[in-house]
Amino acid sequence: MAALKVKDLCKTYEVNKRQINVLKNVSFNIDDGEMVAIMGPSGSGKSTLLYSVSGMDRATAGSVKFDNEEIADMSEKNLADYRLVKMGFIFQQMNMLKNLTVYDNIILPGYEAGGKKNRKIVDERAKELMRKMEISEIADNDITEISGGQLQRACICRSLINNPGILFADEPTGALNRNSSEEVMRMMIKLNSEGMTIMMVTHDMKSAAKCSRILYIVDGNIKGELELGKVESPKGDITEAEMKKREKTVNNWLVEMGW
Ligand SMILES: Nc1ncnc2c1ncn2[C@@H]1O[C@H](COP(=O)(O)OP(=O)(O)OP(=O)(O)O)[C@@H](O)[C@H]1O
Repeated sequence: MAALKVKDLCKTYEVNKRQINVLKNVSFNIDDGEMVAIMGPSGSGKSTLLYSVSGMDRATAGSVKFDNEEIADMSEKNLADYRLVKMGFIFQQMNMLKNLTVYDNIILPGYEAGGKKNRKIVDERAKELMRKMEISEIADNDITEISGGQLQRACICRSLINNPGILFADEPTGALNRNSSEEVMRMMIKLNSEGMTIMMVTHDMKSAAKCSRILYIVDGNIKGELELGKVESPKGDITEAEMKKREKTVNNWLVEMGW
């Protein structure tokens, strides 16, 4: 079943009284449990698409339905409440609060959404997520005292604290070194194997090769898509042989796309 249905999405910016059409009637679906990468040249509209689809920014025209609810029609307040509990976000620049511990950063959106009554549930969920993301031992660290990979895994925990139905990620490995990127992608595969739906913008071919499908955007339109099939791996690991095969397929396709 399609978790996300995007139809004829347009986004126009006005700069110096000039209209710039960044998204031009983009349509696609993402099914429940898919992990979809958005790739394309710089400036092609990838981040704009992610922000318009997730309601972080308003589209100019078109429809975005998540679980059959139209996001475009929601008021600002309803959309903000909806996003807080239904959607998780992770970014390249990790925006954690510097004066709080890792744990406190993770629970914050949970407390915000659940009020005082549900704090015990939020605490339990935070602990479970930290175990899953393999960062339990750094719960009490200040966020300046952990590695980039650990910080991004903490951001994943925070994004999932309200048990959202979809995770949006804007270049989640963009600021990380190779090892930390691998760590973060292993966690994404783990989550996706458990059923989390993920839409992720990436420039990284290796990260995209771990997704179930890739959409390639050029100049505000989807130029092509590649179905790779899901990596089913509860621990998030993937054999070297399978990875090589997937990367070769992606590489050949990207050349075709003009990457
Ligand atoms: N707030 C804005 N106002 C005006 N133009 C914008 C705005 N945000 C983005 N753009 C323009 O929209 C186009 C697409 O930008 P976007 O960031 O979506 O591209 P991208 O594919 O994510 O690029 P990159 O890979 O470099 O991050 C660019 O030409 C950009 O300059």
